[in-house]
Amino acid sequence: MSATLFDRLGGTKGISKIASDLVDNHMANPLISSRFAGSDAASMKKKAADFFSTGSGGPQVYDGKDMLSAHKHMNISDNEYMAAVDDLMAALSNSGVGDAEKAEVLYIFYTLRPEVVGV
Ligand code: HEM
Repeated sequence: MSATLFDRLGGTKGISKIASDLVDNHMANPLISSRFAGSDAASMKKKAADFFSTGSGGPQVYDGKDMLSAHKHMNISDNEYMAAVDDLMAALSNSGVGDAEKAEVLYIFYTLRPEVVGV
């Protein structure tokens, strides 16, 4: 059997770095940083790591909001969504994640777009 996406992203340690870099990238991205002005970075990093783990077949359980509830009434634009995806791809590249795994992660995030953009 082939390794789970969780394993191929580097397991708990690899995912924790990807999640941390992703939040750092959001906080530094002028297109979306204002959205996170009142956010606690440590808490966001933990939620992001659990979200990645649960979504990729890992042991950590994401117990946060579903994506529609988390983004409802924010009226997030397509430009903001693309900026967040760019941050995601940069975080994956920074950890040396391969193209096949990047494509899998990108697809998962793309399927969530209707629950995030314009809701
Ligand atoms: C497919 C893309 C996205 C995914 C998978 C995603 C995932 C998440 C998750 C897991 C949470 C935590 C929910 C909770 O607190 O229980 C969250 C919160 C949040 N998201 Fe997203 N998100 C996406 C796109 C975006 C975009 C494009 C923006 C705006 C630019 C955004 C802004 C926020 C904000 C402001 C929060 C609350 C942060 C806080 O806890 O203070 N998200 N998102």
